[in-house]
Amino acid sequence: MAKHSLDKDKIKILLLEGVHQTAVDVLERAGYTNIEYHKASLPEDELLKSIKDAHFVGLRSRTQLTADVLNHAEKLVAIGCFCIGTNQVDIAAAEKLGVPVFNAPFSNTRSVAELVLGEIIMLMRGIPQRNAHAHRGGWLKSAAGSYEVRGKTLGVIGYGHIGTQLGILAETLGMKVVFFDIEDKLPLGNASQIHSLEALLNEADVISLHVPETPQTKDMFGATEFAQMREKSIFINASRGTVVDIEALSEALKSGHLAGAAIDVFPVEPKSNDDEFVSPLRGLDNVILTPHIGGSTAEAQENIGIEVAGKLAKYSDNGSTVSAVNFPEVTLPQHKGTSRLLHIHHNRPGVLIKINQAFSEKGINIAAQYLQTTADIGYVVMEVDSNQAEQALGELKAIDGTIRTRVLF
Ligand SMILES: NC(=O)C1=CN([C@@H]2O[C@H](COP(=O)(O)OP(=O)(O)OC[C@H]3O[C@@H](n4cnc5c(N)ncnc54)[C@H](O)[C@@H]3O)[C@@H](O)[C@H]2O)C=CC1
Ligand SMILES: O=C(O)CCC(=O)C(=O)O
Repeated sequence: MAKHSLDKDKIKILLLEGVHQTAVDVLERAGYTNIEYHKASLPEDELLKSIKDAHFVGLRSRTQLTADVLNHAEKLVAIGCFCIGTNQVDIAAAEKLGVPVFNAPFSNTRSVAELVLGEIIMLMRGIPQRNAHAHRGGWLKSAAGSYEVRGKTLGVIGYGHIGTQLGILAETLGMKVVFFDIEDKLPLGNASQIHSLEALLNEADVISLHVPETPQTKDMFGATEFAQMREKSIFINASRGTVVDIEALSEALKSGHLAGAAIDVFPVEPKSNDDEFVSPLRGLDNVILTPHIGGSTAEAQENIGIEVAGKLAKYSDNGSTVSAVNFPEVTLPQHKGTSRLLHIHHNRPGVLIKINQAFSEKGINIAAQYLQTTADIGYVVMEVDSNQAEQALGELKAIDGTIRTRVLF
């Protein structure tokens, strides 16, 4: 088991939002026993208290790690998002602090695609309003506004991991799949890319959004886009709430322009299951409302727990940053018989030269060296004889431009 400059039982891991037990198991198996586990997200004052002395933090989509919160996290080494989206973390601020952010880029992909597929069928049959009627003692037995999905056109916006899975599944039901993406994408199955959003909206019977939250996707869907959708078409959003102008969606549904919708994500979501859900979509029978559970299946959560906890343990034990979303990616072999020094610095010319000069002047032999950079930071990993590790660490700390350093014995 890897030995650290800090004993493993002193390394505090803060896990929030009920991440799956597999995460705890993976971390404990790796020797990390100082785990503070919370079933829900924490109110900001409690978060600030708990994160102050945490070395690692794991969260899902509810916890907001703003620059301010990160600045309180004096000992933070890495962040694990136990989900796909990383928009809840100020990843640029984390990078500047030398803190890598990891996620699970595809462990819940299938769960979201399956949910959306089911919703397409339900909405095409007008089931949500029939279900609501029956609950109120009504009986809406009628074929009006009820259609098979076979032969209908699905328009996917954001043809990434989820969008492509959904496209393949929809084709197995006989749907025609068209997609819009800012990148040129390889169409899977018989899908085809349409380069104009307006043309896609004019053509599709069902529109499903699968874009990330970025400055570009904020409010990308409003009154203009809803008006461009076909009369009596269906709208689904299981991406991020900020992508859609929810008032404009509500209007498009109330006017009857849209036949129905399924919405899993909202501009403002309740912080806990005890808080009230407030939305202009409440009370609309033809809308399926789900509480951000696109990725909430046993299979997905179990896999995410293993994947993200594994990445945190690996970064802690060996410095590997593979698949970090905001950090230079370094794949590292196991180090045997040497100590490994990790040095994160501002990406300015000459830092590596200064390190090598300092080591050479002090007679510290470098057995191996790895360097990767992004525009803002550089990440150097070096191996030295264990009897020179403390001295080498001191030299590294004194290098101008250093953000943080760590040693693994
Ligand atoms: N409801 C839920 O529980 C879940 C929601 N999500 C959300 O779904 C999003 C998509 O997930 P993945 O498919 O895994 O992401 P991905 O990164 O594989 O795919 C996103 C696609 O959107 C495209 N894109 C980006 N900006 C665009 C724009 N302005 N217009 C059109 N296309 C654009 C990208 O080029 C990419 O092809 C995540 O970022 C996350 O926010 C993910 C998992 C669960
Ligand atoms: O399961 C969660 O908490 C969030 C899922 C999600 O939205 C994501 O993976 O991006």
